[in-house]
Amino acid sequence: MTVTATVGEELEAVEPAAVRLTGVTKTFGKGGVPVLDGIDLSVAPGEFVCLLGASGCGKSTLLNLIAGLDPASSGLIELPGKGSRPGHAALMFQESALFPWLTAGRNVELALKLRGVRAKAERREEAQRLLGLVRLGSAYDKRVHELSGGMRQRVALARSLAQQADVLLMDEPFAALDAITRDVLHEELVKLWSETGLTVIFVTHNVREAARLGQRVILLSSRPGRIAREWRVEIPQPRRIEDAAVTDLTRQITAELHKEISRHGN
Ligand SMILES: Nc1ncnc2c1ncn2[C@@H]1O[C@H](COP(=O)(O)OP(=O)(O)OP(=O)(O)O)[C@@H](O)[C@H]1O
Repeated sequence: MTVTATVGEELEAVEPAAVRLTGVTKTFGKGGVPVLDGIDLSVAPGEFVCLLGASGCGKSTLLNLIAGLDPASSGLIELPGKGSRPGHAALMFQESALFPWLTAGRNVELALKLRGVRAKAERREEAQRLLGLVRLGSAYDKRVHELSGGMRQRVALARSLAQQADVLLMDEPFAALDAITRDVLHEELVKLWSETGLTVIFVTHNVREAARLGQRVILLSSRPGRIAREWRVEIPQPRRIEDAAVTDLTRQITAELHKEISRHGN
């Protein structure tokens, strides 16, 4: 196993990127303390990046900026996309945010409709295929209340995939699930990522989850949020959450996280 930690490493502007942030700052309200300050981050196409940091350090804010839900106060956010088409991101949250009056299949179909898939039969077939990808092939006609928390997150993932976004932004998507369901979803997400070449930015509080999933783990400092440290993780996938190398990396990252938290008196 090789884990290399880099601090303040120069980013090569020429490298292809699915997302590129240059000097991004975010301040809420006038004269407030910046939540994010001078974020430079380049995420390569097909990369899986985990974003960690203390509560309130600005992780969700950063995802919202990349998703275009909120404007940056200064700096540049680029999603180059493919060819002449501009890039876009899909965002998935801790809560599945499915429409409860629609079935699982119809929730996915709606995203396809918004993407511009006109033919109803095509939408149905594609929604069925996407639900199959997240191992919910038989749940097409199930209503949201009939689905477990893990199943709802799978539908939400299928709905995100339906958007054919260049980048999948995941904001603590498995935080509300029990450990065993989370473990299964980790395995499935990594499988899906390696099969599809998705670019993923995954926010979590859970250091072990970051060490289990990420090719790169980024630690944000608090007040203001800056990139404090990053680890390139070369532990081969599929990893298991209890692997010695994952445990070892978890320990290293946790020590740094504690330093960050005590530095900011949280
Ligand atoms: N719309 C907003 N208006 C004002 N302040 C905001 C707004 N959104 C976020 N903040 C503030 O920005 C800071 C960062 O919030 P954010 O939710 O991004 O942190 P986080 O790292 O995702 O936290 P957590 O891990 O607890 O989810 C917090 O102090 C929060 O109160």
